[in-house]
Amino acid sequence: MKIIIAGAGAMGSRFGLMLHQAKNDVILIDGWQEHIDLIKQNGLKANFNGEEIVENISIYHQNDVSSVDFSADLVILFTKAMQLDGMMQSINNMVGENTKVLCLLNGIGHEDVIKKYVPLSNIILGNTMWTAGLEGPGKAKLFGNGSIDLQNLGTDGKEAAEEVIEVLNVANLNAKYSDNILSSIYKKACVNGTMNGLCTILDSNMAGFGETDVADDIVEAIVSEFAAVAERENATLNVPEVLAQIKTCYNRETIGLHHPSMYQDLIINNRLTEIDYINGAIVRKGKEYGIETPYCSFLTQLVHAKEQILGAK
Ligand SMILES: NC(=O)C1=CN([C@@H]2O[C@H](COP(=O)(O)OP(=O)(O)OC[C@H]3O[C@@H](n4cnc5c(N)ncnc54)[C@H](OP(=O)(O)O)[C@@H]3O)[C@@H](O)[C@H]2O)C=CC1
Ligand SMILES: CC(C)(CO)C(=O)C(=O)O
Repeated sequence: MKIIIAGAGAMGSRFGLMLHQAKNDVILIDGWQEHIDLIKQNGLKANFNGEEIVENISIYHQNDVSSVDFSADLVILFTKAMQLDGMMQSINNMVGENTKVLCLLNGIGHEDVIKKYVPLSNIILGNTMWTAGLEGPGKAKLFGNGSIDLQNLGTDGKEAAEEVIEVLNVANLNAKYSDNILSSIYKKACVNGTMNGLCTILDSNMAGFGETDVADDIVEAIVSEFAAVAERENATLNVPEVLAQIKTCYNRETIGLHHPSMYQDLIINNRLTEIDYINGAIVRKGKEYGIETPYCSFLTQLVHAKEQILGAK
């Protein structure tokens, strides 16, 4: 399959690499010049489950794609939430009438942006429990396992979604079809709405936070706010199942030692975070629906305060 990875940071590098190894025709598109230059010069380097590997994958700056001749079957979106609209504009001419667009960003409501550029029948929404980090420009650090849930947004796109699942599974990416992707997205947003902001503010990995005495109380309070908002959007959450999924993040043998992507953004790279698309989205929707969201509101404020203290850009 001809695949564009739009947003080739940590996660885009993981997916690009695994899909390239599974013999797909993959190109990466990104906006970070130093990262692009190093991948062009040296290939995409990765510490992949402890093994140092290099794969030669084409990469382009998103401002230079107008002349690239590549009619993609599939675009996988892996920008940060605040970069999504800009990326969609950059790749607009590479998205043909049969190109499927799979969105795997964390957070809520990305379909509203994608719909401006892509017909509903070509949009596939998903979420993933895979993780990834960057050791620096041009080099990814990839360990552990993950999974993907996805569903076509339009009523007539199921066959294409199933084809995408097959391609992802040949690359060992563990994808499965979801009959209610909005619930899955809210379920994943609960993981991010707890792990990402809390580990960032507390300067901890997920296992470290999960092993504290107060972890259960804080997590339950935040999840109850997500569940109340989700309910209003017909995305009913099975709260015990969500809490159990969050607890899997504390496992030191699997992903417990991972610092969530928000921690990587703010604490490691001094970059602005996606908090407004996660807990901040719950606060906005809560106001709309008349639902109190004090924990999400406080956590959003704390993360914004930390962004300002650290002078994040
Ligand atoms: N990392 C993870 O483990 C997981 C992440 N996700 C989600 O996947 C999406 C993509 O996340 P992720 O891959 O972590 O994003 P990254 O931060 O690794 O990359 C996203 C973009 O940020 C820019 N960038 C990143 N680091 C730097 C830097 N040091 N200096 C300058 N620019 C930089 C690049 O674009 P540009 O230069 O154009 O700004 C890059 O394409 C997000 O929605 C995230 O929440 C989901 C599951 C797990
Ligand atoms: C690993 C996980 C699940 C933590 O919330 C994630 O999605 C992230 O790092 O953004």
